[in-house]
Amino acid sequence: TRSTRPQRMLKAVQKKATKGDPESVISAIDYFCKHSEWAMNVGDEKGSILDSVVTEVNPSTVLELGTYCGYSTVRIARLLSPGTKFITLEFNPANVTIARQIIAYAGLQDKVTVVEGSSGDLIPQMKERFGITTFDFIFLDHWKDRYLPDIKLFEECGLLRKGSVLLADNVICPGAPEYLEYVRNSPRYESRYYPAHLEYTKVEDGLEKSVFLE
Ligand SMILES: C[C@H](C[C@H]1O[C@@H](n2cnc3c(N)ncnc32)[C@H](O)[C@@H]1O)NC(=O)c1cc(-c2ccc(F)cc2)cc(O)c1O
Ligand SMILES: [Mg+2]
Repeated sequence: TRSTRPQRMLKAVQKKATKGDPESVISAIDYFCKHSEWAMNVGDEKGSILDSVVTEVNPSTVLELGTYCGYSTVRIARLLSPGTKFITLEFNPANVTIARQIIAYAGLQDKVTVVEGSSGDLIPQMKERFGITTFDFIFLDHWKDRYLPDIKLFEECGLLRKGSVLLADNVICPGAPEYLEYVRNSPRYESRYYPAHLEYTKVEDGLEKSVFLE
């Protein structure tokens, strides 16, 4: 049967990238998406903004929602200090399988735990299962209509501390209007928009960075 796009992306990484070299894995995926098949990775333009925010925060605990194939997982993991706790959640098992292989090819398998499941089920388990008290940095890149319910879940579960940084992808395209309205109008967050484009296109998109103030 025909291969899937994530499988073809993994093949491109194995063919083009150097094992153990995260930069070459990132470049191989971006090349694949620009010259072979578009895929919903955060991409190079928004990826550079992601890099700068991760570097600025220098987090000790990180959560990513929506691993997909692990492109942003590799981007984040390559910047983390030793001993940082990094968890990424993905509910499609086929994507989990590809992501784990791409992360391992980059040599970053010891920096991050890929957990299969849905954010709604897993977020309340973060403390008991992973010994996390609060997250310093959260990257939201899963179903766009889950951004708002999940940020409320973070608050309810006490997973945010003063200064926790949330960075959300795709707030324009496909869009997360209810989430934007919430973080921009809530007195509990200081929010800022980073304009960019939908990965590998000229379509307008951007990232929203929200700092928890409570
Ligand atoms: C949602 C996907 C990313 C992954 O997230 C996992 N997922 C979901 N909900 C949950 C959960 N609740 N818990 C854990 N994992 C979860 C899923 O299985 C996907 O693998 N991302 C997108 O759909 C996405 C789409 C576009 C896009 C833009 C313009 C177009 F014309 C078409 C598509 C761009 C992007 O930049 C995206 O990020
Ligand atoms: Mg995205």
